[in-house]
Amino acid sequence: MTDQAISSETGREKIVSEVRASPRQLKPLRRLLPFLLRYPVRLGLTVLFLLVSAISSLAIPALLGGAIDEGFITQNLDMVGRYGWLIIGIAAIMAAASGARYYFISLIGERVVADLRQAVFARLLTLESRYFDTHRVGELTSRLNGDVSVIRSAVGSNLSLALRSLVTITGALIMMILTSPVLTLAVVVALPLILTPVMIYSRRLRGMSRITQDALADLSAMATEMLGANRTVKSFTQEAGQAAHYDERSEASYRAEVRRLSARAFLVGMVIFLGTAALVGLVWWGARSVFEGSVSAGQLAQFLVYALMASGALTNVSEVLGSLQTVAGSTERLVEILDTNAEITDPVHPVALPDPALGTVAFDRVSFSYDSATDDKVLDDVSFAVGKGQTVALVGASGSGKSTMLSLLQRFYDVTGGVISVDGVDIRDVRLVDLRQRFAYVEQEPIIFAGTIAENILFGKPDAGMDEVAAAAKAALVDDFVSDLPGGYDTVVGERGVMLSGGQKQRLAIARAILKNAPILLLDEATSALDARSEQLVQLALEHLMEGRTTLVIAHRLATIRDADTILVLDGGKIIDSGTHDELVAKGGRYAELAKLQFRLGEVV
Ligand SMILES: Nc1ncnc2c1ncn2[C@@H]1O[C@H](COP(=O)(O)OP(=O)(O)OP(=O)(O)O)[C@@H](O)[C@H]1O
Repeated sequence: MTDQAISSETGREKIVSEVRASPRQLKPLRRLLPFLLRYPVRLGLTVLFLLVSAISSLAIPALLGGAIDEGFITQNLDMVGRYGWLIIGIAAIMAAASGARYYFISLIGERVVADLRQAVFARLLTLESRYFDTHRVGELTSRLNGDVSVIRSAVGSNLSLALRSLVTITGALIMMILTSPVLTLAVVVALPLILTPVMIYSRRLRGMSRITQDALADLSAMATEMLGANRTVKSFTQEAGQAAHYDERSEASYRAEVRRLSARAFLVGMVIFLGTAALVGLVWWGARSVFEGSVSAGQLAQFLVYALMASGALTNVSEVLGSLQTVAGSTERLVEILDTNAEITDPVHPVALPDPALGTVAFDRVSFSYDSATDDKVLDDVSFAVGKGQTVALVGASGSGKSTMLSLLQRFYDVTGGVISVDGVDIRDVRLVDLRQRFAYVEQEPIIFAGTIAENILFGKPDAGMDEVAAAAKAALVDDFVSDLPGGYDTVVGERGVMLSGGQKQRLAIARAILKNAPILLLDEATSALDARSEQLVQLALEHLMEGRTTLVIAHRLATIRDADTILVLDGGKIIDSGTHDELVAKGGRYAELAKLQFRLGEVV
């Protein structure tokens, strides 16, 4: 078994034991209520049309009874005709009201789903890096799509059916009592005989839904991951292997779904059988009453139609109850996200950063560990200061904590000890937006979105005009290749910028940072070598970006470290040395060694 297969198995076992430990109730559904109550007018109209359609549908059997007793039995065709017209009129009202009810409840369903989806997405965007370290993106998008669709169908059609059925049951029962209290009593006595097994069985359905939804999310997470990495999959000739993994998970999801379906099918079958058996008993009992003369033929017919309506509605309710388990499962998965609060938030009393910006950064005895449980320090007692307009290069072996420093500065995580300040203010005292506006961040692997070139640059400052975009593109030497593209700035670059070369992507990311025009530049230089010309263009673009800005750079290029005002040498989360390139080389020691290895300086050092 491969690692992936193992992890998916343990994941599923965990889910199963979780369900066993606490049988899922319908409680999470309550959380949908506030979303529904936001639309009182639509809800009011739904209830109105619901009542009109239910009352008119309940009137029809009574008219039918009248037609039998006053028309059929007395052989009065005129009377049958009159009743017929009346029934048609009422049916027209019922039809119109049913249509309107369906429309309004579907409208509410769509609205609730849109609101829910938007709320979940907005919440996800506020959550910090730690959340995404422990949750798979594919699984989260599956909640956003799959679970939201489940709720959509539920709030639309199921809610409509449930409400209609409940009103029908109540109305039909009242009409049954009015028609024949004795026959109604017989039905009421028989009812628990039907309902008890149904209720016992529907309990077993609980929990099954969450398992199927989780299995589906697992599947979708894997698909997202593998499709996103399609080149890696092909290059490692893993198509068949990954397809087999997918099949395995898909089959598991299929089996979980079949188990749930079988259980539901059995439930529906049971309700139908018990209902029909009860009806036969009722007909027999009713026939006896007619022969005895205690009930008229018309009343019996009328009563039977009401009983049929009630039992049909009861079947609907059992179906809805069955699907409510699924909806509760999905709601719970979404509510889990809505209930997750960001740990890194704005301070209660935010302090304003100086304006105009100074562009200074200071780390004062900063310590940090990703895992608070193990207290495994990734940064340990790190102190340094960067003055306005200075360039500080961070150098150190892989895993020494360089990227972590840039993450901490942007408050993707919070320090576990010490203070980081920007322009003399502790970054935890500043609103997150204000803080992050002070940085232009160029990642090692630039993130390019699936939109156009212009949209990608505009990400740095969405309200910028096209002239500003063009100026940033020019400074980042993006215009150099854009002019060759058929659509110019409107060229769509494909998902993650697949249509661009590595160097072009980097320049695009630099243009975005230039447009943002932030006082402090955070730069994680690419390690992958570009060809000489590309390298030169990227270097030139970077020089434009660094102009007049304080820069913290994780340096991989010789040119960068040579030009840096200070180099901080990191080892195992500590700063072990600092100085200029020449000073550090002259000293020999760790830096000289590192420089030899990392910057291919053998001949220089
Ligand atoms: N999100 C994370 N969760 C847990 N541990 C992490 C996380 N990111 C990094 N680490 C760990 O923290 C340590 C420092 O990582 P960091 O990425 O800061 O190093 P780096 O010096 O930037 O390395 P590189 O040059 O390879 O990018 C490493 O041991 C790494 O395994």
